[in-house]
Amino acid sequence: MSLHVDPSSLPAFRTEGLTKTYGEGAAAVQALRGVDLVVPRGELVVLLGPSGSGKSTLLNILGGLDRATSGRALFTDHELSAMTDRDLTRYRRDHVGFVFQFYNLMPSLTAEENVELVTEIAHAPMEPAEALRLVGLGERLHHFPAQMSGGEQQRVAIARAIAKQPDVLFCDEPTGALDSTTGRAVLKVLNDVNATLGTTVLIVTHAAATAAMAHRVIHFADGRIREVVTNAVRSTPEEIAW
Ligand SMILES: Nc1ncnc2c1ncn2[C@@H]1O[C@H](COP(=O)(O)OP(=O)(O)OP(=O)(O)O)[C@@H](O)[C@H]1O
Repeated sequence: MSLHVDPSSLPAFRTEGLTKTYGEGAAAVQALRGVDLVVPRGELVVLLGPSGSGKSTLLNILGGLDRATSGRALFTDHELSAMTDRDLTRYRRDHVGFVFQFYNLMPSLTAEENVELVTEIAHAPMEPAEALRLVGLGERLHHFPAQMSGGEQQRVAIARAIAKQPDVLFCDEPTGALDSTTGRAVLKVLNDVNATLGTTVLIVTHAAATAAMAHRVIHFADGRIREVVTNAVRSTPEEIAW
């Protein structure tokens, strides 16, 4: 009998007793107080919770941008908590895409060139033009960020994140700077990426209505998971209002 486990059958993420404390002594802040979590591969997961409840901290640890204080965090069969800095860098480069509230595009580069910045160092990237086509910007390859709306700039940022074909896409407040119509267009792109590419997508948001389009909703409070809800029926991004 083989004890070998096929990594593709494992969840994207598991955490056990994950804690994070920033600072020391009287100034210490306990951002995570024991998080046990499973994120199945291929799901679109929304994390909700009050400001300061630890959502971004969890996202940063799962994304390899920060380290836990104690407990375990695994990406498939790789233990992030045991990786060297060099391994974490490789993990971020090969497996992870990030989308933040502010798009962090280079203003002096076109949409296509902004995506190229990432594909030049990626392992098996898609063509920048193909990534931009997937987010509905196939006609805007040669436009500069200043010539695009906030929602379009965020879609360039998503194209940049998905062009390296990551297993996981982490989105921290991706619609935070957008009005509801534009935000909905961005959510549709994230939903399409999940559905067509099979990318596991984790979204941290204050826009609670976003939860309706998730496979799974994780409610955070005070550094812990308060509740996990799986949606038997998911709304389409077009049905979401906030
Ligand atoms: N680098 C840091 N140094 C010190 N404290 C930090 C740091 N990052 C986060 N914290 C603190 O950890 C706690 C959790 O922060 P975190 O950003 O994870 O919460 P959040 O739920 O994402 O909040 P928000 O919704 O406002 O983004 C907060 O009390 C925050 O002030």
